[in-house]
Amino acid sequence: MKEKVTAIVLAAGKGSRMHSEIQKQYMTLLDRPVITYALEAFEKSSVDEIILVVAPGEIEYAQENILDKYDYKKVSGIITGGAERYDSVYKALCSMPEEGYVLIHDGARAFITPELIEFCIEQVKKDKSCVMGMPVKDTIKIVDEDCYAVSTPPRSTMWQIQTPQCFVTAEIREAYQKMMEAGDDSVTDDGMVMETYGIRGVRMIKGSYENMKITTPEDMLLGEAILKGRSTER
Ligand SMILES: Nc1ccn([C@@H]2O[C@H](COP(=O)(O)OP(=O)(O)OP(=O)(O)O)[C@@H](O)[C@H]2O)c(=O)n1
Ligand SMILES: C[C@](O)(CO)[C@H](O)COP(=O)(O)O
Repeated sequence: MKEKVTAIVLAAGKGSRMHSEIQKQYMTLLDRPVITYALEAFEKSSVDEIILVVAPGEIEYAQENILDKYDYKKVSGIITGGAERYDSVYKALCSMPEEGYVLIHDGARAFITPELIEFCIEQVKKDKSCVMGMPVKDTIKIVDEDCYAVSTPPRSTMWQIQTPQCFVTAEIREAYQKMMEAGDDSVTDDGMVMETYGIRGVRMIKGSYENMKITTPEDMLLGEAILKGRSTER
């Protein structure tokens, strides 16, 4: 029997580093809202369902301006998130049946492609716990509070982390529950929850340097360039 694959698409952040009037997920990138790019990629992939997570008070806005306008057949639920990214993920995990696999994706990573999502699905079925990322290109330094370099870890051991982050639903939900019970507020990605509270190691899978997170204003310009490059490739 085919095991169900659900995508959680996160759009409940404040986007404070964007310094924009409307949250970055609803800003227009080329000709449509940022969040529609990730939703469209998942819609075109073989995931069975998509759960969209928006900020409290924004369900109606997202329903009218995103879901009703763009007709995503796979979006089976829209829920509100929490104060931190991990709260939003935990709420989404608790809202869905504990079956199959889950792909957790930042809605702000607008440049994910259906092909990369298929790769995630293949890999999670094999490895049961995998996180997309890319080897770092720059030298990374550990820095102290006075901005002095403390050490320079070997670059060959470091990857920058992206999403989707992909797991057996029951396993990541249990790991998240343990983290919540421990009151741990230090985690910055789902892989870290699995590494610290879960039952498996996390396998890294290669994404793409284009799969960046729209975070600050210049990312919108980079994003436009990525999208324009894609449309001329066709
Ligand atoms: N409480 C939160 C915080 C973040 N996110 C989502 O997690 C993803 C990654 O977060 P980030 O890009 O850092 O978004 P923000 O938290 O919105 O940005 P900032 O830190 O600049 O406020 C985004 O798609 C964001 O909407 C979420 O669903 N719930
Ligand atoms: C999950 C993530 O996108 C991996 O790079 C990142 O950690 C999210 O960062 P945030 O600042 O917590 O949204």
